[in-house]
Amino acid sequence: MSKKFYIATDHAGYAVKAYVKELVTNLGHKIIDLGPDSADRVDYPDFAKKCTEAVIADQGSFGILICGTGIGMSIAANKVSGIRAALCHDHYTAQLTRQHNDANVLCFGERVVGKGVIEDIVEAFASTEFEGGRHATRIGKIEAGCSFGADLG
Ligand SMILES: O=C(CO)[C@H](O)[C@H](O)[C@H](O)COP(=O)(O)O
Repeated sequence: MSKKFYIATDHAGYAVKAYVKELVTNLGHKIIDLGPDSADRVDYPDFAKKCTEAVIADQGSFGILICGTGIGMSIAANKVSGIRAALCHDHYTAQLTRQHNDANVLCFGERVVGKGVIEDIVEAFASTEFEGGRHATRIGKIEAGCSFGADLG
């Protein structure tokens, strides 16, 4: 099934963006580039916001966020209600975050993973479906607000 992806980076993820867009397109999916348009230094929260807002507004779509490590992007993206952003390092984490976490945003670091691993990550994320069941219960708890510690008095 063809899926829709929104992609954004900061300057530290810019160089690999064209490669990722090509990968997603070759897998038969649609990808929309939300910037930036150059490798000039930018702040990753601005582009995490752009991408996550697009994903929330477009039900069933996915996001791809790339910065130097993927960490800044994932922290920023997970501040947005309804976003489950996963920082992935390999095929296994990308596959499992779709199966178990129903992640709707994929994050990784251009300074951390090479093109071969990126191909693996993108393919696994794009082709894996959420398993539901016990995992849906857990996602429900996340969406309800985990409030860890709130019951401890
Ligand atoms: O947020 C990050 C660190 O987890 C990202 O890797 C950023 O891309 C990085 O901080 C950018 O660093 P720079 O020194 O401004 O290039």
